[in-house]
Amino acid sequence: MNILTGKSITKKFGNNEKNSVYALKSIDVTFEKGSFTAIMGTSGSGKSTLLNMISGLDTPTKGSLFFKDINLKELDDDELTSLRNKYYGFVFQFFHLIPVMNVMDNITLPNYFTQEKRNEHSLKKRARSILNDLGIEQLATSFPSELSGGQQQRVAIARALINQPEILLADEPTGSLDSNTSILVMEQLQRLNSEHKQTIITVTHDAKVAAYADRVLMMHDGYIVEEQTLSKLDHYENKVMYLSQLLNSIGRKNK
Ligand SMILES: Nc1ncnc2c1ncn2[C@@H]1O[C@H](COP(=O)(O)OP(=O)(O)OP(=O)(O)O)[C@@H](O)[C@H]1O
Repeated sequence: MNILTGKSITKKFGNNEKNSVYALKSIDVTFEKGSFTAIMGTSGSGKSTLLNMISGLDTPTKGSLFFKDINLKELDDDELTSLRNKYYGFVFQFFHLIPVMNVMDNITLPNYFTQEKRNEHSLKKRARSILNDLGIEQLATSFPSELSGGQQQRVAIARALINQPEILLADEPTGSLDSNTSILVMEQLQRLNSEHKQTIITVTHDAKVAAYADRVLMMHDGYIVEEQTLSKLDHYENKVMYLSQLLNSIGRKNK
């Protein structure tokens, strides 16, 4: 079942013909429920723009996006906000935790913005269970400044999961982490996908990160130029090598 469908999505920035940029050029794309997709590509290829369209943070100039059978174009701003709060969880490169709140309060905060609020007891129980899943249950009363980058990102993932989102969107989730910590974070995302069937879409320029996904969309100049299923390659190292070569060849071909 497709959880997201994009039909002929075009995004043009700028109004006059001289200065306008087509960040997305009539893209057709689908995401299946329970899938783990990485969007890769050269710099400026349209990865973040595509993510913004998917999440309804920005609207396409042409084309339509469907969350299940809901056409995002038909929603007003309030309806879009409540759809995002209910069905989407977001993880960013910089964790955006609130420094004056401890981990438990950071994680439970998004619940106060949804229509389906949990009571205090059930909310904390869910938060503890997510922290446990992510291996950071001992950090519940710590403050962000007391945590390493990898721990902060795991807290940010926990926060993104508190409302049981149907889709977890991650924009360069390991962009500010060292390579060992990146691996730890990606392993957690992979586990969420395999054990909890969490649908995940991540943007990355890093083959080592994308290799954790089971499908990769390669973008260049506003197009999806390749789509690859990775599960047929068995070893992680083979996936990394394959994706690095693919990214390089796209960069070279289009110079
Ligand atoms: N708000 C904006 N106004 C004008 N142009 C924009 C805007 N946002 C993106 N662009 C342009 O659209 C194109 C795609 O940008 P986008 O940020 O989606 O690429 P990206 O693949 O995420 O790049 P990077 O990997 O460097 O973050 C680029 O040419 C960019 O300059």
